[in-house]
Amino acid sequence: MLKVAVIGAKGRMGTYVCEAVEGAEDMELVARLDAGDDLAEVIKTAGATHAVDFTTPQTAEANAMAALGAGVHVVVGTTGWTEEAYARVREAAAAAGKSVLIAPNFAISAVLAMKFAAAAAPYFESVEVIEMHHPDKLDAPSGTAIATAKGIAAAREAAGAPALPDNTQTDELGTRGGKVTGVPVHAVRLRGLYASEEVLLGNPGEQLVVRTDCFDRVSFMPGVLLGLRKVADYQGLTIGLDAFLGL
Ligand SMILES: NC(=O)C1=CN([C@@H]2O[C@H](COP(=O)(O)OP(=O)(O)OC[C@H]3O[C@@H](n4cnc5c(N)ncnc54)[C@H](O)[C@@H]3O)[C@@H](O)[C@H]2O)C=CC1
Ligand SMILES: O=C(O)C1=N[C@H](C(=O)O)C[C@H](O)C1
Repeated sequence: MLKVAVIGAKGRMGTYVCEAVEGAEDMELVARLDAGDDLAEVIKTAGATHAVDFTTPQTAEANAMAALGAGVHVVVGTTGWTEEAYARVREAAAAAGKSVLIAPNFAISAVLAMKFAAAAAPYFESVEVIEMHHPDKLDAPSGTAIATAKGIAAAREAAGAPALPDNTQTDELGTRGGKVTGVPVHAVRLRGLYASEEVLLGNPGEQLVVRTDCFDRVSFMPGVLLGLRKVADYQGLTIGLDAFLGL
């Protein structure tokens, strides 16, 4: 039986995660944590084996460190990570002998969209990413869009694809998007949306669109539960759910 502590339990995602863990036959929800709680103390006292973090880009690293310090495996959905923060968590996980999964997106449609976009990217001259989210989101671009752009850039580099064509001479307002590893990323914040992403891939006379839409937070729950079930099987830090899906 996995004994799970949920960090950010009062939040939009945390509420769903608590419900999903409570509904899983092989899991027990042993702690609901939120801002102001002594994470390490509560996690230890509750006898947790695993912690899940859905909080804020400003707090996720410290929370993961506290959970590792309390001796549990950690699954993180919070976005806004830097390469330096990944490196610090990788080191801390190794020192603690525990495993950490940090996944920018737990929805199968989004994980596959990232894979499909990377597979297609070397075959097209142009690629741009448009992510579209609810306006209460704290970070831009989304963690998914950053991971998508990195995957596209890595695939193009491995295939020896040339730089993306762009003859823009002036862009004082930054309307050509932010460049993530050279790939333009555009962030839309619109009331009524939840979480969508489009990858536009263009060649002379043709276009491919890879699109994922999450309409409800329930879409992330199978991935979160899978992450909890598998995280201990993967030593150290894993980034992205794709490894756990055999992709
Ligand atoms: N990986 C994925 O599939 C997904 C990731 N996310 C990410 O999850 C994060 C949370 O998103 P939402 O639930 O929409 O945000 P939210 O704002 O609804 O919830 C965040 C919760 O964290 C709590 N919190 C803040 N600081 C804390 C601390 N130091 N310790 C413990 N709790 C603390 C807040 O009080 C709040 O209850 C965001 O970074 C978002 O991008 C969201 C959806 C899916
Ligand atoms: O904040 C959100 O809501 C979401 N955040 C994640 C991200 O930044 O990619 C995943 C999903 O898009 C929902």
